[in-house]
Amino acid sequence: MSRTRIKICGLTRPEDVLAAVDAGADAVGFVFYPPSPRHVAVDQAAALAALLPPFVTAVGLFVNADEAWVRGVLDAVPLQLLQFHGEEGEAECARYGRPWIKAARMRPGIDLIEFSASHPGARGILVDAFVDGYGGAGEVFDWALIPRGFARPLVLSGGLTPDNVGEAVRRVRPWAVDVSSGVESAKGIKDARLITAFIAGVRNADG
Ligand SMILES: O=C(O)c1ccccc1NCC(=O)[C@H](O)[C@H](O)COP(=O)(O)O
Repeated sequence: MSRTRIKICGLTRPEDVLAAVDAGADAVGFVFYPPSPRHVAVDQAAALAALLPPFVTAVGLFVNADEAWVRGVLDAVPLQLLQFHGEEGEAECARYGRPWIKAARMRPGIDLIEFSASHPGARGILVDAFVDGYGGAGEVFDWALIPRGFARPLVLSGGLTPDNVGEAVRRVRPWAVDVSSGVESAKGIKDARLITAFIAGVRNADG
């Protein structure tokens, strides 16, 4: 079994980017969604992305964003992967010509197979709790909503913490995990010790 990939999302400070990289994160996420407390300005994100060494992926998170605005972000920030976290359809996700993942907002009644089929071009499906404000709320959803043997790369998120990520990895066996609130001391402020503990929890579960 391959190792579970790890993304640390909602970074706003250079020291947090460096802490995520030092701890062994595979990807870091920048939130381009002005209502979020983790929103980063374009020049701020460009400076943060410039700190990344090779083979650590810079992910840009968008929520129902205006096309011209996204294009402006892409002109200024070297993002290797886009994460669409709103109600974006397939064509909206595909129009930038960059690899992307699509977030499914999980709540009772969702059919993840059907959702996945409606986003055939996504490199993977991220599952997060259905919450007001779209995400980053630190809420866990019922992992039983994920069909067994889900056939595409699955990014598990929503309320993961250093304490529960091991159980999450053992039960769901996702391609990757994604965390924001669970490694924070305050919204948008990461805690290096929590990042290290989170990654250790994943690696222990990987076996
Ligand atoms: O982080 C935000 O503020 C945010 C705003 C709007 C949409 C999504 C947002 N975050 C999503 C994520 O950072 C990830 O999916 C994350 O792993 C889930 O967040 P959390 O439950 O806080 O770990």
